[in-house]
Amino acid sequence: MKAIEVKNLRKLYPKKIPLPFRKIEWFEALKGITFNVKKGELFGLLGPNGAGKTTTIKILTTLLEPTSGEARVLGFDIVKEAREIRKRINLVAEGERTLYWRLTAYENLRYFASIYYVPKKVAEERIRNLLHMVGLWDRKDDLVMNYSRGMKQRLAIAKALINDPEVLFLDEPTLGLDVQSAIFVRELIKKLVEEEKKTVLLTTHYMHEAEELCDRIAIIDHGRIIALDTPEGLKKLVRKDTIVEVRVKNYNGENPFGLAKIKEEGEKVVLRGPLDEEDIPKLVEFLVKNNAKVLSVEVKEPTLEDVFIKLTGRGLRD
Ligand SMILES: Nc1ncnc2c1ncn2[C@@H]1O[C@H](COP(=O)(O)OP(=O)(O)OP(=O)(O)O)[C@@H](O)[C@H]1O
Repeated sequence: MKAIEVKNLRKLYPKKIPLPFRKIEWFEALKGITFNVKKGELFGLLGPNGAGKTTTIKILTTLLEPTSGEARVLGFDIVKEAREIRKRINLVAEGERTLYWRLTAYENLRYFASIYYVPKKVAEERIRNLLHMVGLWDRKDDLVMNYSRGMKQRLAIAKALINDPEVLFLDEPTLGLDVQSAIFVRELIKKLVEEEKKTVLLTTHYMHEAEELCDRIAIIDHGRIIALDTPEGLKKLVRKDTIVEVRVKNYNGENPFGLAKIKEEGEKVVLRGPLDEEDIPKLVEFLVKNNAKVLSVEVKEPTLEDVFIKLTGRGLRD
């Protein structure tokens, strides 16, 4: 049995049209996605803002019903057997907001343990282990309101493990964290899969995070899965390409070579993507003709972002 099975999942959201028109239009956030996650796998959904990652997680965690299609988590149907699923999974989404800031870390975990009917003795030991695992044992009696953002996120992960879930869903687990905290959280996620044998489905728009953590990655864009493979398998799609990164000033937004704008630093723009070697001088000539100032041209190692650029013509942060 697979941990997660998703077949042709679609989700339409109503779009409000302002009065006086009084009609509803529909926005198709998921356009029929299909994928499976094996038990013990660390599976990533990688895509830009608005791609449909959170919608997918909400459906799989039974918070939202799909418009059509099917999905099973641990063999249970997400619509008909939602209660069975809820006992066996947990979710970290916008982690820190789901904690009680006026309680201590310990009190938070005790409270959430009681919600899941974890027997008192089991809960005590589990809370101790979890607080050690997320590195907060020494701060367990501090109010959460005095925690840093990274500490709150670590506690949110501990909270999500309080019912000892078989499958853990993590929606953008390192979003907004400082570098040190993000490293800690990523190490923690690896440990959950390698040592605690959890199945993890995470979403991220950080390609390096997906690459570092995930056994397999589904790249999602505009509600569709456009590629699904191991990080190495995905990178094979661009292995034979020359990846060029160009820093340019006064860019007018045009290049006929399909490079994506991946960064903007004031007046300076970084363009990146696969390009034939003989097209490099042609690109520079085109940019200069269009009054841009080319600051540097470099050939780079291919990354997952290049796969995304190759498939969509856009960068992940567009
Ligand atoms: N409740 C809603 N009503 C209407 N449209 C919605 C609703 N929730 C999401 N959407 C739209 O559906 C699309 C997918 O949103 P979703 O939150 O799943 O994307 P995402 O990949 O998680 O992106 P982000 O990282 O920005 O959250 C977006 O265009 C979003 O505006």
